[in-house]
Amino acid sequence: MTRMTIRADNLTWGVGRKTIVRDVSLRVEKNETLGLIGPNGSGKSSLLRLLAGLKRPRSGQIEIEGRNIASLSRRALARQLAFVQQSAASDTNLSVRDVVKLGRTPHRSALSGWSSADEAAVSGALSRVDMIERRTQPWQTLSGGERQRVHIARALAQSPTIMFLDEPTNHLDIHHQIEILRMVRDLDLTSVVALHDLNLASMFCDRIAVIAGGTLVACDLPSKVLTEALLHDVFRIKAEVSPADDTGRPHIRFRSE
Ligand SMILES: Nc1ncnc2c1ncn2[C@@H]1O[C@H](COP(=O)(O)OP(=O)(O)OP(=O)(O)O)[C@@H](O)[C@H]1O
Repeated sequence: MTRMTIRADNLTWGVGRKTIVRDVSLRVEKNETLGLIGPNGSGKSSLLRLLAGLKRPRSGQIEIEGRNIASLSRRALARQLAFVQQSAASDTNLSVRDVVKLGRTPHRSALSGWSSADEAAVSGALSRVDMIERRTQPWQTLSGGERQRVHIARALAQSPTIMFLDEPTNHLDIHHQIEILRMVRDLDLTSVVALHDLNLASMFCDRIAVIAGGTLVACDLPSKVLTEALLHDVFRIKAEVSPADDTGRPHIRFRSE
């Protein structure tokens, strides 16, 4: 039996009279990497925030490993879930290492000192994003891509079982885009990752969920989802899709006319 880590049923959320996420149900399996794609403003960030318990749905419910998240405390949630926000701005005097240390907060009590497990989590996370040599550098002096990698390290230091990432490849050069997505795929945890780059989604996600106008319009293997018809209907583009030589996953070639 495959284990469902995330089970969302009939999620609806909105602001005022506007419905932003409409009746979305989805399942994410243990250790799966689920991509979330859709046009600007389609509701990807809103859905991620609902799934991570950062917003409450108007209706519908979310279970994480069989427990309704509405019944869990923030701290209990933070021990299981990490969220990498879209270009989160942190204006601090902290060093890189101090920012990543914040990821350990949910695991520490007021009485416990800094343990070797905390230290190992922080060093391991910094190494994974290739920032260990920058650990003493002040946060404000980092480039956009370096900040993004440190945010990811902070999430990793949290030792979550589920990670939500909102466009984690923003600001990254192509080498680091690929490195980060390869890492997310290979980590022993469940992840849901909003992406704009459809070819990267195809390369690195086990399945892809497509959201348009707040509604889930597809959720399946990349080869099932990334069709010329769907790209036309959802993204309003003309593209040719063919299996990549090396992996057989869909490769999208955009047309300029
Ligand atoms: N608190 C809010 N109040 C009013 N409108 C909101 C609020 N939060 C989100 N929206 C609107 O809901 C829609 C979906 O936003 P969301 O950020 O979830 O989209 P997205 O798919 O992540 O977009 P993008 O690809 O541009 O990042 C947008 O039109 C946005 O303006």
